[in-house]
Amino acid sequence: MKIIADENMPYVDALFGDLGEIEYVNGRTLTPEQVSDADVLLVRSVTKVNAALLDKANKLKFVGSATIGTDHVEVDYLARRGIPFTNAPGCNATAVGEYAFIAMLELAQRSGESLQGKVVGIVGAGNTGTAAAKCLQAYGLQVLLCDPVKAEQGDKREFVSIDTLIAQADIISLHVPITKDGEHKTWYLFDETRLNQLKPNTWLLNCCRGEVIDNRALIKFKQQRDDVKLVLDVWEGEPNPMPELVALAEFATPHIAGYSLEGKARGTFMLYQKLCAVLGLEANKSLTSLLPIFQFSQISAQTELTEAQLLTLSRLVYDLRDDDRKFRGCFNTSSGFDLMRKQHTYRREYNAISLTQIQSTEQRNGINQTMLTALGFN
Ligand SMILES: NC(=O)C1=CN([C@@H]2O[C@H](COP(=O)(O)OP(=O)(O)OC[C@H]3O[C@@H](n4cnc5c(N)ncnc54)[C@H](O)[C@@H]3O)[C@@H](O)[C@H]2O)C=CC1
Ligand SMILES: O=C(O)C(=O)[C@H](O)COP(=O)(O)O
Repeated sequence: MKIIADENMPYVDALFGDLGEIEYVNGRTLTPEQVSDADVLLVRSVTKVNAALLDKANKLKFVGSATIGTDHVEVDYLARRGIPFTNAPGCNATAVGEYAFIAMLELAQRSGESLQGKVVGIVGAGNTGTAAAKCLQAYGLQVLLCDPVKAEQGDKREFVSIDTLIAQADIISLHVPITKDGEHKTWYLFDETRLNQLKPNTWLLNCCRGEVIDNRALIKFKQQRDDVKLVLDVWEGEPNPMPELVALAEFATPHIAGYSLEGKARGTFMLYQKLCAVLGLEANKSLTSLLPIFQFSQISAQTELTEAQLLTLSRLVYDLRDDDRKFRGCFNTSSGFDLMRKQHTYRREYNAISLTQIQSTEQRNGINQTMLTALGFN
């Protein structure tokens, strides 16, 4: 069996090595010829999976995308051809949630403010939005959720309209899929009009898809509104973001909000499980055995933590400042954006750290073990 896999998908050898011969490809430049004799195709978000790519792939039995988003895949086309397809919903939700939370801690420290007391609006209350909300609520913040689709589906959580969210939130974090049609389409959800409605000093984070914000309008807006702070992980025109916009963002990264080792491993593992099911085989490999040991896996804290100390702890699993610095140095070079993504193999999730021995001899109203466990630490 011939398995074609994106070269940036980790753990493919370990999980798929027994199932067939693996050929690694550059997902962005993949051609119909390269996939013409494939039995299995494993992609990431940069590969357009459509008739143009697959019409000659007559042996294809399975397509898997180790992503939450499916905007790069023509699912109807695969269904018409009877080719089983799976994505990996939820695989990187914790990573995106923690990215957003850590970015907010970083912004708070950089602006000399406390994150405590802020109201955070989450647009899109699915896997990643809910994971971000979980961290924020664990930290005691008020969270407003906007998700008209979930509301219509009968989700029992409390939702607000996008206008209410914009009017009330100090921080807005975007977690929607990119959709171009329908009542709730998200393409340019934040256009010039919406941007102009942002309250003074709003922090705006985009960890979903670049086109959810009109990037040109955002440049114009930000040039007049220095009070607004931006954290941008996704961009219109990837892998070539607009340099003016990168310069205007407080933190800028190359679409890696979901790139914890745990999230990547979960993504590949979900495809492995699904392919085994399609082939009628037992999925007998284990996910945890894939992950390397983390050098800070055991930490003892002697007192409750301050917000600054929580940020120090967070930087052990993910130092956003490093990625921001690297990104500014490489995004404008040929392949810089993609190379940084390819080499991104160092980030962990909070649950990689076991925190022990928090001994509160006095009540300091700081960050205690209960809060840290709710944030995701072991
Ligand atoms: N930067 C990165 O590395 C990553 C980016 N993503 C992107 O984030 C998107 C969201 O991921 P998940 O949360 O896992 O997807 P999800 O499908 O679990 O949740 C998306 C939510 O957005 C809601 N929604 C749709 N239209 C909306 C609108 N107009 N207003 C408010 N809510 C709306 C949906 O009802 C759904 O609940 C993905 O589709 C993908 O494009 C996902 C993972 C990693
Ligand atoms: O899951 C998604 O959707 C994403 O955006 C991915 O995290 C993006 O990662 P790649 O698939 O491009 O590696």
